[in-house]
This record gives sequence, C-alpha cells and structure tokens, in this order.
Amino acid sequence: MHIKQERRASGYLSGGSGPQPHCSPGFPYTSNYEGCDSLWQHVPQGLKSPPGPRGIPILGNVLELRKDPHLVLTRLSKKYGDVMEVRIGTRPVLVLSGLDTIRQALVKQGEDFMGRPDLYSFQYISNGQSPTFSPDSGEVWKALRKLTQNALKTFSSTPSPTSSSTCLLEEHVSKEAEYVITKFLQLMEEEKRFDLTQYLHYDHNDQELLKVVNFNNEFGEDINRRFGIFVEKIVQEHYISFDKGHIRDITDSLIERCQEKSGGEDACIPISNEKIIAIVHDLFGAGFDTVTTALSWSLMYVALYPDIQKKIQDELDQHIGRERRPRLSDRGSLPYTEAFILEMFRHSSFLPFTIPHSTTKTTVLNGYYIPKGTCVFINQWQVNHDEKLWKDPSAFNPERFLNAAGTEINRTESDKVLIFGLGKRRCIGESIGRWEVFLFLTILLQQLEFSLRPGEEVDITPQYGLTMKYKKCESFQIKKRFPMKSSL
Ligand code: HEM
Repeated sequence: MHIKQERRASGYLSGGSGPQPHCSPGFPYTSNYEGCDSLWQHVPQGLKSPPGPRGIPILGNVLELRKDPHLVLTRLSKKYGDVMEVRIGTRPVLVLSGLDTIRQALVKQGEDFMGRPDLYSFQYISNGQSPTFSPDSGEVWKALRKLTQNALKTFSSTPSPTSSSTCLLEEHVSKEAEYVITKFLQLMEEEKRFDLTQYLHYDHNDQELLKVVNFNNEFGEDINRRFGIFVEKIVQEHYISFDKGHIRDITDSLIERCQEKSGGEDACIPISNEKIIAIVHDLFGAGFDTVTTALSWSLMYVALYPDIQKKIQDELDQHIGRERRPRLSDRGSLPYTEAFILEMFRHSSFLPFTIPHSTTKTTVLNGYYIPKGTCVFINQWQVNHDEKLWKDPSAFNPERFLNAAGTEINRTESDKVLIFGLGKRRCIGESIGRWEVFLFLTILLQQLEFSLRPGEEVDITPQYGLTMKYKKCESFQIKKRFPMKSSL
C-alpha cells in the first residue's frame, strides 16, 4: 500500500466555494497594508494596523489563497505574526493564528469577537434565518443558542423508552453502527472491497436525505434551497406526530422546549415555526457532515496504521470484552481510544477554519487596532500543526496525549487541540459530536478489522469542501474479528 498526501484547498476561502464574500456597501474601513493604504484609516496613537501581504487591486490576495488557504495562511503567519490581515477581493480579513492569541480573542475578549460577518453566501442559509450564520449576535441570538443547547442536552440525557440504551443518543448511534456493520459485511462479500464513506450517513432509508448528502460538498444557493425544503418537511412531520411523553430525537426536544409556556428559562422568547426550521437546519448542517467526516478519517487512520488499530482493539477486549456492545459510559476507561480520537482531530484538522467571525465593536488585540465589523478567520489548522506546541506535528501519534504510564489523558495536551472553535461561538454540538464519534468507532472496531488492499495507492490529500475529506478510496477491506451473535 502506498500513501500519498498533497495538500489541497478547502473551506470558505478557496476559489470554488460558491459565491465569494462581497464587500458590503459602506464597509467601515480600508486597511493599512505596509503603508500602501494607510491614508484611508485613522489608527489611534500608540496602536498599529495588523500587518499582512500586499494584495493586488480588486482581487486582493485571492489568487495566492485559492489553493490550500490554510497552508498559505499558516506560512504567512510565520512572516507576519498571529494577528495579520489579508484581502479577499476588496474586503479586509483579519486572520488569527497561535493558540494564545486565539484564546485571547475568542475567550478573554469573547464579546468583541463573537459576531458573524454579513457574507453574501450566508444569506441563502435558511433564508437568512439561521442563528449560526446570521450577523445577529444580540439577545435573540443568545436566547436561541441557549434554547438549542438545552434541547441537545435533553436529547443526550433522556433515557430511551424502548431499549436498554442509557439515552436516546446511545440508542440512535448503536442502531446506526449495527446497520453499517451489516452493510460493510455484505459489501465485502459481494465486492471484496468498498468505499466506506458512502455508508457512514444517517438514516439510510431516507432517499431524500441521501440525495441531499450527495450534493453536500457544494455550498451554493441550490443546495441550501433543497436542504431547506427537506428540513421543513421533517419539522412539519415532527409537529404532527409530536408526543410530549415520547421524545424521539433532537427535533422533538426542540419542539418540547418551545411549547413549555411557563417556568422554563427559555419560556419568554417567542419562537416561530420558521425559527425552529432554521435551528434544525443549522443542527443538521453542522452536525451531520462533521461527525461523518470524523468517522471516515478515523477509519482511514486505523487502516493505515494497523499497530494503532490493534492497540485500540486490545483495549476494547480488555475493558469491554466481546459479550456486550460498547456504551457511552465506557468512555472514561478507554484512554488509548480517546487519545486516538484526539490525534485524528488534530492531525486531519478537517475543519481547518471555524465559521468566519466578525468584531461586534472596535477593539484592540495584541496592540493592533481592529475596527468594528472586521471579518475574522480563525486558523485551527495552524494551531494543530504549530511546531511551538507539538513535537513532530506531521507524525500521527496518539501516545502524545497519554501520560507516561499510558493510563490517562494528559489534559494540558488535549486542551491544545482546536477543532470545535472556542468561546461564545464554540460548537454547541461538541459533546454530542465527541460522544457519537466515540461510540460509533468503538462499536465498529470491536467487531471489525479494517485494512487497505495491498499494493494499491491511497491518496489521503484533503479535498475541497466545507470539511476536508480524502479522495474517494475504494480500497477498504474488512474482516470479522470474531463470530458475532445476532445481537450483542
Ligand atoms: C466532530 C464533530 C464536530 C465538529 C468538529 C464541529 C466543529 C464546529 C466548529 C469549528 C464550529 C464553528 C465555531 C466558530 O465559529 O467559532 C461549529 C459550530 C457549530 N456546531 Fe459544530 N462541530 C461538530 C459537531 C456538531 C454537532 C453534532 C452539532 C449539532 C448537534 C453541531 C452544531 C453546531 C452549531 C449549531 C454551530 C454554530 C454555533 C454558533 O454559531 O453559535 N456541531 N462546530
């Protein structure tokens, strides 16, 4: 097997990502580019404008950022520093690197940096109603975020009424993982090899969803319209069949929260049907592709590194055995598996940037003057590959997260991995996302051994998309680890 890896463009910055952000009329400032535009802006005495590469008129730095923007911006940050400015078209964009600087901005000065820019492509998402992408970061947005967080909490803590699973989340993921195992085995029987990413999606019976998923690398008007129609239908169906005593999923738990007219802390916000649709749209969009991508990277890494796969399986055999399925409650006793998942997040950095932020007021960061309304990119990839933070960052090495005895996660190290963002806009599905990846992966690895067909070249170059994926790979093979009972 040969591994090939080149770096490719992804995300909001690359040329092909649908409509480009445009410069909103009356954008409040034009920036100081090593002196070239300094006449446009008054920077208070004692402060500086962020440095950055000189762009060409109209296009700014777009040409150099078309390919591998996360790598180009990482390289530029070595020259210009953690706070730098580039131009995408005529729009100045602040690019933040370095964990300390990013923590300073998103956590310590969190209120200043929690806005979302008014980007052209964002207006198509949920007709501009999306709490994630709309420029509003005021009281209504805060209330919606809280409401959504509570609904997610309900989903991951409500006991499952119909099965032995500890909660709805465990029930959903376990069912899904069992389906995937059966599908993988069937494909292996028929084809002797397969492309696993196609089968990692949720609810396989839903053809409409699958149609959407197949288009999901696009970020244009059409995909958002179609996705919107799909989500609207799901929400309507949930309203019709809603039963307060039988919460089935996140959509039900959102409806429940909104119907709580008295007492509850979210009770005073009037929530329209349209808003619920927008929230569900956000959750689907943000939660679906991310977890699937995390799983496909995990399975690629275990197939590429059989020794690492074996260590995870030894740990599973030792702590869980083969008589029962892994459960969420096992997570604390599987440190090597946990270290592997952290290393998968760090090494792949499949979300190289967070969703773009913007400043809610004029502020100062590391001595640089940042006007209100500045668009901000957070380079998560740079943090996860920073030589100042990591020994040999390009090596895939789960052990870097373990203590010397290999029995515990070193929290100082794990806290350095940046994949869910930080501060006021930090991913609200982080816990659910981590739990889902853990449970899905352990259920799969308990029963199956993954490998790649010998002699075939595997290209793990991240491909363009909102999340970075490797190229289609049809070389996956699996083997049952032991004869399985019909139900574990
Ligand atoms: C491995 C899985 C996941 C990863 C790596 C991930 C990562 C991220 C990142 C980087 C952001 C942007 C943070 C920022 O702008 O600073 C984000 C936002 C968000 N994520 Fe996730 N996410 C994951 C799973 C999920 C899941 C499962 C859900 C829902 C159930 C979810 C819901 C959201 C929402 C609603 C936002 C927008 C938050 C806001 O704007 O206030 N995510 N996520």
